[in-house]
Amino acid sequence: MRIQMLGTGSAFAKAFNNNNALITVDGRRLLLDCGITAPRALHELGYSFNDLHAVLITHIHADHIGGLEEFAFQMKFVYGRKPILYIADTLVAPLWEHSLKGGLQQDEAETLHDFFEVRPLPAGVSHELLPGLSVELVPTRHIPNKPNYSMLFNGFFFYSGDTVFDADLLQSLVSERGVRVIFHDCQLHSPGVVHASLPQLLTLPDELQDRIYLMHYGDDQPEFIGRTGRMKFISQQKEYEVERLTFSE
Ligand SMILES: O=c1ccn([C@@H]2O[C@@H]3COP(=O)(O)O[C@H]3[C@H]2O)c(=O)[nH]1
Ligand SMILES: [Zn+2]
Ligand SMILES: [Zn+2]
Repeated sequence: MRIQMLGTGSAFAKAFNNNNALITVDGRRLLLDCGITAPRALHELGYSFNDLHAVLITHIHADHIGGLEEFAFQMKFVYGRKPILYIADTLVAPLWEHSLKGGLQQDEAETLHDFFEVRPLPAGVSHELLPGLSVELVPTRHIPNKPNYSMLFNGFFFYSGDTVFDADLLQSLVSERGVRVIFHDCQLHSPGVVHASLPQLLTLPDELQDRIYLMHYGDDQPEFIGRTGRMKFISQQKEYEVERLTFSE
């Protein structure tokens, strides 16, 4: 499994694109979140929306779904096919009613299903997204009363979908679920109200920090290079072989 971040920036970052990723398995590409900057970021890497097998969504903040209107319109009017949208079952209605309907709907009968092959995913069970890639949605805390999901891929790779610091969850993922690689959102400055902050992540034991790669950071990230304990920053646009990340580099 290879992962290439389209961006590693926080919602307000300007030096980095939104924290969205391309996961590639056997030549098939899954887009993981599609924020405001995703259409341009894909283009800069030489991809079009038509090169994607599916998109998977963590939650409905704009840095994670703000590019879906263009994705839907391009697939309908430029490429003439419906893309697969994997999304938590609890987010299907909010995504349409609260985010996409205003731009996409052109007659009253149109719904999300007219633009996407919607695959609602219950949390807590494994789903095959493409051959060789499975996911379990893990509900994580981000904004009170707004559903949000982190992703456990192939049983060993945990990708946070914007979450507050939760040391107990990270510990149980490693000791009970056998997680070997963790990509975690990281707010560089305290307090981490809706994200994990770097000072909080630095309290984790070495055996956890060794597995953690930091993403979703602010524009002052260069000032923090060398100040992340045993954790490492993930770079945007660089492609990583996930199985080879643990305890290497
Ligand atoms: O209660 C709140 C809600 C939101 N925010 C900011 O808005 C951003 C929305 O995208 P994000 O989830 O990547 O990051 C969030 C924060 O930067 C906040 O500081 N406190
Ligand atoms: Zn975000
Ligand atoms: Zn968010």
